[in-house]
Amino acid sequence: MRLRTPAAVAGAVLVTLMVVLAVVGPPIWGAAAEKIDAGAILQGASAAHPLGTDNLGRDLLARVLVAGRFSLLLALAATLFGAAVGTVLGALPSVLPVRGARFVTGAVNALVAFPGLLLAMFTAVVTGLGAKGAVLGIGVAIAPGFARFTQTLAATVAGADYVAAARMLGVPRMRILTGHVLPNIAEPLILNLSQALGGALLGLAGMSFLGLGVQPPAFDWGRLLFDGFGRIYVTPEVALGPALAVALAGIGFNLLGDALAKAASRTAVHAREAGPAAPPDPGEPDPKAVLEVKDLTVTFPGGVTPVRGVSLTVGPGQIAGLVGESGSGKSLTAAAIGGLVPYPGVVTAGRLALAGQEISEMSPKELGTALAMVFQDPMASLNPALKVGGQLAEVAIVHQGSGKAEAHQRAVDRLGHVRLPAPERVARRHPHELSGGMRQRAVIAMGLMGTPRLLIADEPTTALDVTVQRQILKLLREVTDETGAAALFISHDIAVVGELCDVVVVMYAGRVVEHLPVERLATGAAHPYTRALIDSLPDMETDRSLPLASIPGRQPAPSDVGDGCAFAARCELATARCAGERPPLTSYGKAHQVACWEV
Ligand SMILES: Nc1ncnc2c1ncn2[C@@H]1O[C@H](COP(=O)(O)OP(=O)(O)OP(=O)(O)O)[C@@H](O)[C@H]1O
Repeated sequence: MRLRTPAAVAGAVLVTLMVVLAVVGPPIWGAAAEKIDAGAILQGASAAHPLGTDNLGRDLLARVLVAGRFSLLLALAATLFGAAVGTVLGALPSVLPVRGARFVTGAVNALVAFPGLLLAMFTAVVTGLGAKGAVLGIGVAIAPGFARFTQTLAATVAGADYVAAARMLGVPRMRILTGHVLPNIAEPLILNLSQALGGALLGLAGMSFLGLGVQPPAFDWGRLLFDGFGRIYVTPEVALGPALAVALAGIGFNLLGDALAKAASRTAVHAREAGPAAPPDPGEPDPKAVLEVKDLTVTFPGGVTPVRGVSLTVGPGQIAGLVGESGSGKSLTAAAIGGLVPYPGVVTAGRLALAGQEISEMSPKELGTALAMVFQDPMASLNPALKVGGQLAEVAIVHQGSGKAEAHQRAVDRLGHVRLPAPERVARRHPHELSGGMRQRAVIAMGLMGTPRLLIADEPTTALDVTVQRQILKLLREVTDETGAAALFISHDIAVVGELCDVVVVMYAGRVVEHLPVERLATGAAHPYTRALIDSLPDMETDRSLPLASIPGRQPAPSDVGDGCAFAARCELATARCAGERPPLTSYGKAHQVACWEV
């Protein structure tokens, strides 16, 4: 988290001061704040009373300093009350039946549209004037905002694959809410509390100022402001103290909350996107293997194991193509390498190492600098609200601690490096102003803000048209040649893999069934599944009037894979042994391995 911006520091300092004041204020100045002095009634500022005195001659500076504790406690109570009510209201639609959910959502929308101060005043009048009424009033005014925020957050999580999986497995709604949704939105909700606290403080002061809040003899900053207001034209300093205290505390909590929220969202984004850096170091212990994966397994609850004992090695400058039909476990293999397997997936591996270092022992920052990921949809990888140059620069600022100007310069340089014309201009554009191919180049440039050791490209050209696809593939090759980075290229298109990659790893139902050098792909592929994939490709002699060839049958779902060869049911060569006993991946010539009993 980057919390060293001037605004964040100012917020932290102000909040610390307020907390210290709340702790030490009453014991130190309590007596002075209550001391009645008939000889010093309604005075203006003087050396003895810097903020003047009130109608009983009590020192106003001491009263402002003492009122801090009560003001902050009331604000805290109002915020917690509002947040609790709001979170429950916001989460309810996820567990209620459709009609109930609609009703609650409608009610929240109506309350959000209702002016907060009116809501607070109404509640305070109904519940009784005084501190309790003011706290309930401000709490009720805060709650709709929290409810809306919770709903929005819950909606983003509700679309996640792990929530869908839990639903499919029949997990009760309440358990989904408490086990899957709330834990994943807790962080932003808690961060929002700090900002809400600032708002509550101002709101409570407003209530007291309107005479609806704290009643004498109790006093908070709002009450002092209310008392001082009548004298503002004669001795303005009597209102100045409480006004300044409210303003500083409100600003402090807002600045701190804002900084915390920004820092948290930044960490979250980078944990997901993964980034660049770490130049290739010739002195590495094992320069031959940039990526080593041994016995990688990904399991989900309910006996779903989409990745089963995958092993592969990729060397520097090498592009390994991971190919297989949809659902064979390619993306989850990549996700496991990047530490992105969604909860509740469990990843186990004999070895999962990047540039000789176990990935599980790498910090998110280390992994982010050694690994770059390029996904199918470049628009989803780029924040539509930010300019391209700013997004790239942010990677350098966060991961390498670069200054703003330096990071921006590097962003422009990287955009030029991926052959984007006029990179200065591209940097100033938003993602929607670029074409699909340009966006994918920008995403690759983002991965190159440092010098990554491994580039994972998951179907990076599927969303692009054919000519642009070729350009992006060419760029990937250039990038790995120039930087020495290894690449894992994921595709369901064996023709593209054959064109781009150095080695081909064929996956079927979560397992590697063949691992071979690309030169052998066209004529030397041995596994019946690899051969079937190649045979299903159209060539110049294919009769275009006939439907395209496809492999008959379907790949088994991750939960239905039996003991034998998963491809047996679709294989022309299958024997009884294939159905009952799984063939291990064994050597089949130089750098070539196959898992088949019949080759
Ligand atoms: N979060 C999850 N929970 C449960 N099962 C999952 C989850 N994510 C993926 N799977 C299952 O894992 C299997 C492999 O998925 P994966 O996305 O790795 O396949 P893929 O080979 O990349 O396919 P595609 O080319 O369609 O992306 C699929 O059958 C999918 O249903």
